[in-house]
Amino acid sequence: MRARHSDIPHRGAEVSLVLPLHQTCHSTKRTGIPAEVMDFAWSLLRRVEGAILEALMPSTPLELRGALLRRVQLPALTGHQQMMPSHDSFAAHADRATVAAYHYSAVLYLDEAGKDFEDGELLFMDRDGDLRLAPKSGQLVAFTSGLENLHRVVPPHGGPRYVLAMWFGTGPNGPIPCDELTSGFGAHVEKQRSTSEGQVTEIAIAMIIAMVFIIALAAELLRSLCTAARYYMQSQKAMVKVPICSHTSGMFGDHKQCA
Ligand SMILES: O=C(O)CCC(=O)C(=O)O
Ligand SMILES: [Fe+2]
Repeated sequence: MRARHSDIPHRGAEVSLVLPLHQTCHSTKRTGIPAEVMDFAWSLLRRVEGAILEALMPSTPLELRGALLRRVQLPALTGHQQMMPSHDSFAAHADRATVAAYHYSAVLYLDEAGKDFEDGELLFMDRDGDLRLAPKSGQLVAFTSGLENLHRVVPPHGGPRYVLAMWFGTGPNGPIPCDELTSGFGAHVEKQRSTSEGQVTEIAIAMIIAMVFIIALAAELLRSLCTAARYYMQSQKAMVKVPICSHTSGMFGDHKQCA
């Protein structure tokens, strides 16, 4: 695996090596991953789900919401598989803050600290101090994805570090659409994209409301102008000089005097 990927140029430290695995996305046609690999990955995910259920005992069933085989390597390389440099696990983060639908995180280590690479521990920044876990091949670390589990990866040196990261959710969210499940990162990008699409929608709605206001204002202005004009015309009418005559009767007879 290393030989195959070492000649692919990469940009940052983290590289996504496979496409996502998800119930509705579990198709070779969609991912291009051979069926037997998908089946193996799927059974592995089921076992991880079972381990989380046993160890953390969530009150509702779990649903896979993201899975990512990831290589972390320093110095950083460049390439199309590279994740965004700003989205690296070296920075302290909570997975649920990145993707709200992630409630449980699990990381399966595929190689060993001190043997395949140096450093590279998973570091939980707990309230009462840091908890530093050195990756061991075949070890699974599972934790709730909220801010209670703020964590980061200590940059590894001397060799790539491989992990299978998985995220599960509980509750009424329902499955994330396959398109949004490119990876944890992909889901994040999708979220950002839908946010900016949402912003475009908001701007469009604001513009429509503004236009309605402008039209209403123009109509009101027109109505006022018409009223003023009618008034003006009425007052013009009032200004028309009407001869006013006064009638007087006296000893010299009736007298009519007009102004
Ligand atoms: O690689 C690890 O040990 C943890 C990775 C991680 O924190 C993540 O993918 O969100
Ligand atoms: Fe994480």
